[in-house]
Amino acid sequence: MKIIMELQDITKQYREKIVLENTSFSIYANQVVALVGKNGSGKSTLLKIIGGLVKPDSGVVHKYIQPLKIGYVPEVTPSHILFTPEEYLTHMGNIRGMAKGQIQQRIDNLIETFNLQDARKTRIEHFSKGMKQKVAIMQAMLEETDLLILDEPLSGLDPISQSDLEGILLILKERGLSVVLTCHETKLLENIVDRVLLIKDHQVIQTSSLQGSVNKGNRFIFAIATETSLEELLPFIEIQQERHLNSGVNEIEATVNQEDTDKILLELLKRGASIKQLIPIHRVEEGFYNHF
Ligand SMILES: Nc1ncnc2c1ncn2[C@@H]1O[C@H](COP(=O)(O)OP(=O)(O)OP(=O)(O)O)[C@@H](O)[C@H]1O
Repeated sequence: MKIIMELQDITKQYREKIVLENTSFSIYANQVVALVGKNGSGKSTLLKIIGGLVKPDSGVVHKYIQPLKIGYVPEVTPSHILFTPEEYLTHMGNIRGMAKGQIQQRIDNLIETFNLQDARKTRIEHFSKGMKQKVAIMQAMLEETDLLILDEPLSGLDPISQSDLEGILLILKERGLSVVLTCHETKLLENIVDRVLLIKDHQVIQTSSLQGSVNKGNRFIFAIATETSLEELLPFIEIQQERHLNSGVNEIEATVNQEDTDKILLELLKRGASIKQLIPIHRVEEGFYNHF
């Protein structure tokens, strides 16, 4: 799986209030990631750090695509816009310095994808909340986008608009986009979310995939630094995912029985690996739904 962004040892605080403390995780191409956590846990702050709108106090954000084109949609969408979507998006394209032909082509594409053909000539101020949300996302995607960041995209939408938007996000994902979003209406996103990241106690905790299979054992991420090939190093466990990070660390995701983890760690040490971190991947039921 292709990694597009790695956040390493991120810390962020506002005055004395610590929001994120020394936390690390990665974002992969073509995945929809849901960021969950209690109110005030730091979801919006983390989205802004991913989007480059807020700088962490310490830690590094590595981008693995250059340039990584990011579209950011804030939680509050402007509502009293006197323009039609076409006029509004044209202005936005001009402000960004896009070429005229490119703007028109992109607007036509977006209006079709977001199914707003019938509202093309209607002023945005007369739109429903769901339609305004669509315009906000279209605005963020006016230029080619690799990673779309959405802060509470379903918030305040009626069930029909929510499932409409969910369908559009699924289409965007099928076209290769990566999405990171926050949401409270978690059940609604079951169809599209690949991975859930939970913010708890200033840390980002990885949980297993929503659509993934039920695990026999417990899944762990072993973060190790080693010169030896991983197959050679770990012939005795089945590696589900393997990631090579800029920091020189290899992350291995594997399902192992809890009681075997000490044995595996010992074997790794014996084979000369330096273990940087062992991260349990919480099951969906524990890590996701129970936090609401
Ligand atoms: N610009 C800021 N200045 C000071 N404190 C801030 C700022 N932005 C956020 N905070 C504080 O940081 C903490 C995390 O805020 P954040 O908005 O990231 O949380 P959240 O998980 O998105 O919350 P919610 O679910 O309520 O939207 C909160 O205590 C918030 O009050």
